[in-house]
Amino acid sequence: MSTPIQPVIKCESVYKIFGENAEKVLKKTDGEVDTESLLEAGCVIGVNNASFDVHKGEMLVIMGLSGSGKSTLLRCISRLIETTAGNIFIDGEDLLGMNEKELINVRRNKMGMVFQSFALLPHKTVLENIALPLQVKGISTKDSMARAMDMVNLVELTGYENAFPRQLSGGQQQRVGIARSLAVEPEMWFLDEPFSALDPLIRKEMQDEFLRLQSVLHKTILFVTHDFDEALRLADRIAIMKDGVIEQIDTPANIVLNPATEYIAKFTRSVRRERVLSCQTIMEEYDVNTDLSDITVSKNAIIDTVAERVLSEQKPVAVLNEQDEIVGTLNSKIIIQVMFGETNNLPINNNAESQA
Ligand SMILES: Nc1ncnc2c1ncn2[C@@H]1O[C@H](COP(=O)(O)OP(=O)(O)OP(=O)(O)O)[C@@H](O)[C@H]1O
Repeated sequence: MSTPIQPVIKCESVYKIFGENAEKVLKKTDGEVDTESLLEAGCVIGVNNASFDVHKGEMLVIMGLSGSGKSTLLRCISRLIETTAGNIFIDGEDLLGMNEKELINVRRNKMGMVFQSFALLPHKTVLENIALPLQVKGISTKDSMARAMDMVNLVELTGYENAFPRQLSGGQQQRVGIARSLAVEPEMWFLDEPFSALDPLIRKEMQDEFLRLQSVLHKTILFVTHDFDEALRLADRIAIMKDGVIEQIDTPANIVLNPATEYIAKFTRSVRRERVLSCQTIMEEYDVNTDLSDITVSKNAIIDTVAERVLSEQKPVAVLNEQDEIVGTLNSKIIIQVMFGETNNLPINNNAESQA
């Protein structure tokens, strides 16, 4: 029997309730949090019974409207605030049981953080800002500056290393924030609305840049956003929060195809499915006797990028995996159904995305 892979982050029934009597009130309710009685006791719910795992190299996007508890959950996991109840494990270690020294160690060596506000020091240059966390770790000025320069190149800010934050655009400042958080080579990367202060075009550019970096770095990521489109673009899985509760946690495709609640369905209704679903989610089983077209598509390709090609073919198109083996087929009827039809008529491979 193979041993199960240990998650990098594990949350078990995490609660964060603000207010003086939080712990007492929570104990009384036996975990079944009732908003009204909490409010009566002068408490506010931040996070209500959150349980999930995040695996190595995975990007979990925490999405929800303002006040839904996203930042509070992220702060619990980085222990910037103390949880009221529950367990959090980082690489199998009990985060909530760590003393101050252990905590500083974990934060400095394992966690990188990026905030919406950029949080750069105005009197330090780009290079000095990026080198700072390395110097805090005790790395020499020479080595930290050399490493900072590598980071400048990584986020494509070469030539701006001696500029001051005020001389940079918002997007460039956030690149510095990203470079600084990556300088210490964190295993986990926590980003709280990193692109929210940027205008839409720059924001899209930064999302692309972020995906490029992740394709190289394979960090374990928690990314907070209130923007559902951003979540769909970036996430391996999305956790959608409402009033402190994770209403659904799943792949973008499964959320779009099978919203768990009416609240989530409201987000998914206007989503163009062909921009979210990949070929493997909707492909049909391959029958060796099928007369296939000469063109092929990759199982991970988004429908939108292959629709025209598949629609122009009379015969079914083979869907290939990374080894160029046929794993299914697509035909124009399915593509038309994705684009214009009802979701419940699709041959959906619900687990295809998570197995990828
Ligand atoms: N320090 C605090 N004291 C009391 N209540 C708080 C505190 N911090 C957050 N809250 C409350 O907890 C709930 C969740 O807040 P949180 O900031 O986590 O939401 P969010 O989803 O990140 O929102 P936003 O997108 O606006 O940042 C809200 O009702 C908020 O008012």
